[in-house]
Amino acid sequence: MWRRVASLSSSISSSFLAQTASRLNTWESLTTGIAQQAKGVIAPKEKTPFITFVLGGPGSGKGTQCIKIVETFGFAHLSAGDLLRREIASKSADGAMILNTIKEGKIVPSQVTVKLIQKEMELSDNHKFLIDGFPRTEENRVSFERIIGVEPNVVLFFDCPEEEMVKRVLNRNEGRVDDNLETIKKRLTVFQALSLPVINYYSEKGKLYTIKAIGTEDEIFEQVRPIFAAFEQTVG
Ligand SMILES: Nc1ncnc2c1ncn2[C@@H]1O[C@H](COP(=O)(O)OP(=O)(O)O)[C@@H](O)[C@H]1O
Ligand SMILES: O=c1ccn([C@@H]2O[C@H](COP(=O)(O)OP(=O)(O)O)[C@@H](O)[C@H]2O)c(=O)[nH]1
Ligand SMILES: [Mg+2]
Repeated sequence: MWRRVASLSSSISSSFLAQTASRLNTWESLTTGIAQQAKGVIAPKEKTPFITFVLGGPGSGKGTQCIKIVETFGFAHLSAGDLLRREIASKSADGAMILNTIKEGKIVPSQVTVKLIQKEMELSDNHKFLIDGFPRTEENRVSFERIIGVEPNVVLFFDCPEEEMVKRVLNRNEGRVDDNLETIKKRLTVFQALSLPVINYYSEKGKLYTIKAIGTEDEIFEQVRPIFAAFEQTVG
């Protein structure tokens, strides 16, 4: 498991522990209890996490391309929307609030979404994560950085004309409560107002890879492939 903590022998040298502590910096906030355990009993995960945020409007093809990235490059796929829908299905305490928010095309409070993502990351054996459909607002982004304590290595932006996104969503046929014209219009407004600033932020940071999200799924994946191929050697 990604953050499993194990006991280390007390004979381990202090310089090794110092190195270990330094490597753990990025992990620290992921593990609520980790600070307390830093007194000397932490085994680090072997690999540094590699985080990709997958952004784009509703119907831009994020989920579709994530499946291909998983198949080709072995990432763990965490869809924020799927995690929220799972909460609704499990009838958790937040379920009704999440359902209403999704129906309205609004954004679920960051704390709720980040907690779900955090749990999935902690449970995963993988160190390469595709976080699909998150962050959708600047507040989401700041909240992730604060709670998880890491920044993404790569941000993909599936850039798709609105007309095409609407067509795809209306044909999606997954029985989603938000795949109707009324909600889509709201979601597109939210995307423009709240999500584009996140995309601009990562563009300014030099982390953004923009994909022209029209064409066949395979054609689009041929724009995605070289991005991950370039990182493959370093990421493992
Ligand atoms: N390149 C494409 N051309 C046409 N339809 C597509 C393409 N990529 C995905 N779709 C379809 O469009 C719908 C939305 O795709 P999806 O991957 O769910 O997008 P998102 O996760 O960004 O909302 C799905 O029904 C999917 O099968
Ligand atoms: O971080 C997130 C991700 C999703 N959502 C909600 O879940 C809906 C569906 O998100 P999903 O990513 O599944 O939609 P997609 O863009 O893939 O169509 C969004 O419109 C929001 O209401 C949210 O509030 N926060
Ligand atoms: Mg999706």
